[in-house]
Amino acid sequence: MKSYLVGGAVRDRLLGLPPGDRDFVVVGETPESMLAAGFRPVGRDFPVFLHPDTGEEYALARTERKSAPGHRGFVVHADPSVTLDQDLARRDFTINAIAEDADGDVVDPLGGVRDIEARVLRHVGPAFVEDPLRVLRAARFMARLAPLGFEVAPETMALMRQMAAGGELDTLVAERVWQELSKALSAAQPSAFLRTLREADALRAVLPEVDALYGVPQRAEYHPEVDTGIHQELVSDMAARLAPGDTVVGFAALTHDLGKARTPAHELPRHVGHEQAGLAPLRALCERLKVPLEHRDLALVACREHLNVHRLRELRDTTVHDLLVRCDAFRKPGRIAKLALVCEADKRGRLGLEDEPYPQAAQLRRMHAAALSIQARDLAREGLEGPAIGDALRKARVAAIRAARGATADA
Ligand SMILES: Nc1ccn([C@@H]2O[C@H](COP(=O)(O)OP(=O)(O)OP(=O)(O)O)[C@@H](O)[C@H]2O)c(=O)n1
Ligand SMILES: [Mg+2]
Repeated sequence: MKSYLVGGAVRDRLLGLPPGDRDFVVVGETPESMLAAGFRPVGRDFPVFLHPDTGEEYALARTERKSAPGHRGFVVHADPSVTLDQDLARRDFTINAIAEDADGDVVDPLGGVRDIEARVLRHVGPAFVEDPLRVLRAARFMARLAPLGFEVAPETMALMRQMAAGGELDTLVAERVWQELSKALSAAQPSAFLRTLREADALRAVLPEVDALYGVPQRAEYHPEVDTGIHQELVSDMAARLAPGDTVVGFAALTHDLGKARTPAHELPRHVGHEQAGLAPLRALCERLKVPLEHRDLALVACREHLNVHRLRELRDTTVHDLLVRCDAFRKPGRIAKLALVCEADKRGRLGLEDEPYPQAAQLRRMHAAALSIQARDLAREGLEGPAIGDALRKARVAAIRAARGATADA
C-alpha cells in the first residue's frame, strides 16, 4: 500500500513545531481493499479509514468538485486512479499540501517548502474560494504562525475578501466556527486570528459582537491603547501567555468587555456599567455558536465581575464572600483560578502595562481557598441545624476571608 504523511504533521515538522495528529493519504486503493487490509471506516462524507494498529487516519486520495454553496457542498471523487498530486492540489494552503513518503522523501508539487521558508500562508489554487471555512482556517493558522513571522499572501487575502464580500461566511454552521475559534484561542497569538479576519472584512460576519469593539475609545489613563478592539487583542494574547492552550480562559478574556460596544456615544470614553451591558451580547454569541457550557459560564462570570476583582482590596469581606457565591465558587472551585487569570490578562493586556504586577490574582485565590476550607458538614457536626447552618457557614467563611486578607495584606 502506497501511503504518505500529509498536512499539518509535515508542515509542523518542517517548522520545528511539536507534532500533533498525523494524517495519511493513500493512493491506488479502494474502500474494499482498505477493509480487506483491516482498516476501519470512519468517513461520513469522505473515504477515511483508521489504521488497525495505530488508529491514525488514512484517507483515499480524492478530488472534489463544487456542487452547492457552502462548506459541505462538494462531490467527492475517490478511485484508484486519483494521484497524489491531484489530492494535494485540492487542499487549502501550500504549506498544508506537502507529502512525505515512508522513506522521509518530500513530495511538494505546489511549492509548500518554499512558502514555509518565506513564511507565507498562500492558497493552493482557484478552488480555494469554494470553501468558506478556509477563511477561518487561514485566520486560525495565523494565530499559530504569526509569531513565527508568517503573513497571508496578498493574493490569498484578496480571495478571502472576495469570499467575505459575497456573504459566503454566513453559510458556515456554528460548530465549525466555534471549532476554528477555539483552535485560535489555544494558539500563541489569538489576536492574529482577529486581525486576519478583520483584514478580510470577515470578522463582522462571524463575530459581530467582537468586531463592534473596534473604534470604541476608552480612557487613556487606564487604557493607553485607547481602542477597545486593540485592548481585546492584547488581553487575548496575554491570556494565551498566562494560560497557554486554555480555551476557557481565552474565550472569557476575549469577550469580557463586549458591553463597551453598547455605551451611548455621549458617555464615551467612559463605560459605566459595561459589565452588565456585556451579558446580553455575550449570551447571544454563545447561543449562536453553541459555545460549550464551561466556556460560557466562565465568560459570563468574568464579564460581570472583572471590575470587582480589580477592586478586590477595597471590597469588604462580606462583599468578597458574596462575589464568590455569585461565581458559584463553592460548588465549582476550579472557576476562581481561571477567573483570576482572566482578570490578570485584562489588567496586563494594556499598552505598556504588560509587566505590571497583579496581586489581586493570588489574593483572590487565597481568600477563596480559605473560605472553601469551611464546610457545612463541619458545622453540622457541631450540632447546628437548618437555617442556622447557613448563617454560621456564611459567618465562618467571611471570617476566613478576613484572616486570609490579614495574613497577606499588601504582600
Ligand atoms: N477545509 C479544509 C480542511 C483540511 N484541508 C487539508 O486537510 C489537512 C488536515 O486538516 P486539519 O487536520 O484540519 O488541519 P491541519 O493542517 O492538520 O492542522 P492541525 O495541526 O490544526 O490539525 C490540511 O492540512 C489540509 O491539507 C483542506 O485543504 N481544507
Ligand atoms: Mg491535522
